[in-house]
Amino acid sequence: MPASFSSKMTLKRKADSDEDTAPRKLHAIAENGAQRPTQPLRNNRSATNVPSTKIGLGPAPLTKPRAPTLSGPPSRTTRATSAPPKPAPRLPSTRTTLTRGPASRTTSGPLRSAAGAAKPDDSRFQALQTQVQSIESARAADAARLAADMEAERLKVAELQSNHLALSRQLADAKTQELTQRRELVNASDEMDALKKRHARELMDLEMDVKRRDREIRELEDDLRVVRGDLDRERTVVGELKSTITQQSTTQVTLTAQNQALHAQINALQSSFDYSAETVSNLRMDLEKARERVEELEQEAREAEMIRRKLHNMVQELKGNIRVFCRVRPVLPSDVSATTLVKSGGSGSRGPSPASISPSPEDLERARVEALAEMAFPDKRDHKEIVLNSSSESATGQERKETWNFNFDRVFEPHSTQAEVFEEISLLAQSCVDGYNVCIFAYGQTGSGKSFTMEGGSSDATAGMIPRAVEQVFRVSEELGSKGWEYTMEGQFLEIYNETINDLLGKGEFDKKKHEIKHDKNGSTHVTDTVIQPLRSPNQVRALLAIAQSRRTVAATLMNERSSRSHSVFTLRIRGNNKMTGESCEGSLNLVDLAGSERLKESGAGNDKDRLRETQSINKSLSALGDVIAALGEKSEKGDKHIPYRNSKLTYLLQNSLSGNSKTLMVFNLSPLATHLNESLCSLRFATKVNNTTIGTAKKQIKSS
Ligand SMILES: Nc1ncnc2c1ncn2[C@@H]1O[C@H](COP(=O)(O)OP(=O)(O)OP(=O)(O)O)[C@@H](O)[C@H]1O
Repeated sequence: MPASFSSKMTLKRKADSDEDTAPRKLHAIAENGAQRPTQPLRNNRSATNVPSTKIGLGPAPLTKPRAPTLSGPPSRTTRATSAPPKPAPRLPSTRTTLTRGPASRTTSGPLRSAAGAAKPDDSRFQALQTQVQSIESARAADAARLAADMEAERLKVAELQSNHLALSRQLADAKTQELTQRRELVNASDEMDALKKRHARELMDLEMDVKRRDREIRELEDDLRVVRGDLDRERTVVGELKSTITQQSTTQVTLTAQNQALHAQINALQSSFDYSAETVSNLRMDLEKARERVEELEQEAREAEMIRRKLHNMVQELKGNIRVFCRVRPVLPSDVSATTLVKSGGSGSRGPSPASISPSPEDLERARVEALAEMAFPDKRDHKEIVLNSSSESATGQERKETWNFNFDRVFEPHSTQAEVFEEISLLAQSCVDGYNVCIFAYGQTGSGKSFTMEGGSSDATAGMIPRAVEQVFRVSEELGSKGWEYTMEGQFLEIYNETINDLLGKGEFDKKKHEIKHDKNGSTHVTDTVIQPLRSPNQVRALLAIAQSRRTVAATLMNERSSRSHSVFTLRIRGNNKMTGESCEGSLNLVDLAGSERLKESGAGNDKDRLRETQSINKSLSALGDVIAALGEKSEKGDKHIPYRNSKLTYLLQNSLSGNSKTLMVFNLSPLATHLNESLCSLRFATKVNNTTIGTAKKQIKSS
């Protein structure tokens, strides 16, 4: 219980006890006092508020006045104390009466009887008189004493009255105090009630608080359990980490030692590196010098090679020979998987069909080697020779080995690139800018690589002779612009299929117009109703090639799934004028992709009439080309000779480019496969014939104004 509350409770109890005790004390006062209070004290509530202590502090309690010690009856004495004393002078009158004699004795019957009797009565009277006198003196004494007592009593009464007044005042004070204290008590009681309520509220709050605390404690205990678990785990981890740290410390010590050793090594290496760096820088300088020297030498070599080629060209021109190149294409994946795998006895021979097997790389490589024809390229310096070997069984069962050697102006092995081939052709091709008629043929059986050589692939690296030659012509013509030459170029792309001319730049899928070939007296050729496209950039030529390619007549044969059964002739005509010199020139570059040269039985035409006609037509035109070349050679040797240009559309179209004053190159494309060996031999024999033909000396077509 709060201290204030207990003190208030004590106060109340004290007030109660005062209330009980105060009237008792007041009664005691009333009993002891001379006068009773006019009103009973018990009814006066203010009297109850008089604190006992205050009562104790008031005037001393009154004592009951002692009765005077009279010889008379006590009741008179007692009455005398309560009534105010009668005036003393009455007593002497009584005494006067006694002293006058017997007359006065009438007042008392006995005395009159005694006086009448004799002297004895006198004596008795005397005695009585004395007695009376003594009594009177005694009475006087008593009266005096009584008066004194009365005075004393009066004083006492006065004292009592003053006491009473004091007590009344005290009582009033006490009542006031009681009232004040009662008010205080009521206030205290209210306060206590408020305190009790507050206490109850606080108690409730405390209980709720305690409950909440209990809940929190439970939660904290749960948390504590979890935390303890975590702590245990952390301790385990810490233990593990400590052991790891110990290990790491050991490792660190080892590493520090190693580090120091490495530092020492680094220092050693650094000095060695510095030395090496110096050496390297010296070597670099030497290398740079060597490079510069190599570049100089290479430049010299290039210039020498250029001079050699120019001289070679001059010799060729003087000799008038038609030039012949031979190019062997590489083995294609389709060559191995489709045809030779079964034949080679690889895993395909054990399986159900070549299409359903997936041969191992070893099988493929073995099949590839076995599929190859025996070809050799012994001339590693000038690359002019190709050797074919063949082993077969004779009728007697003996192994028969045959070898064929061929020499041409240049032989390109299977790995040769388009750039390498064009390097040999570029001078010839660009000579059209100087006013020459140039004719480059690609000859070979189907699938030997003619189209690849002439047109090539879509990338720069695989671009064929036509785009490269055109770029070269544009480049050279631009270079000659500084010398006053201005050129105009135009292109034509024709196809000869079954001895009819098809304009590859014309409209429609297949050209149905009848085209005629006309030769002017000035040496130029014109084909009627064909598109002649002015050319302004090499890119335009590429676009033309793409159009032509899409329009080419392509028919399937057994020899090649995408076989061209027609000759295609791309012609670039170039006319130049030199404003500075007044010269003009006109040349042409014909790039001819011939149809497949295979023989009839190899073509797979069989009973297919269309294919048969195609093949016969191709063979006719190819033999006509051979005849023309042979006749040109004979003309060159013997003089006048008829040249059968009109025997085929191809030779008639190229009449001006095949005549003695033109430059002709035939690229013989060969298949590397053993199965195509006979066709390759046919091509090589024809190539040799062409190579041995002298068709006159090329002449520029330059006019002076
Ligand atoms: N030098 C080469 N390098 C890589 N692939 C080549 C080479 N020569 C030819 N080929 C490829 O061989 C295949 C046949 O070549 P291409 O079509 O040029 O033969 P083709 O003689 O023109 O046949 P066709 O007479 O049917 O036109 C093509 O897939 C071609 O890409």
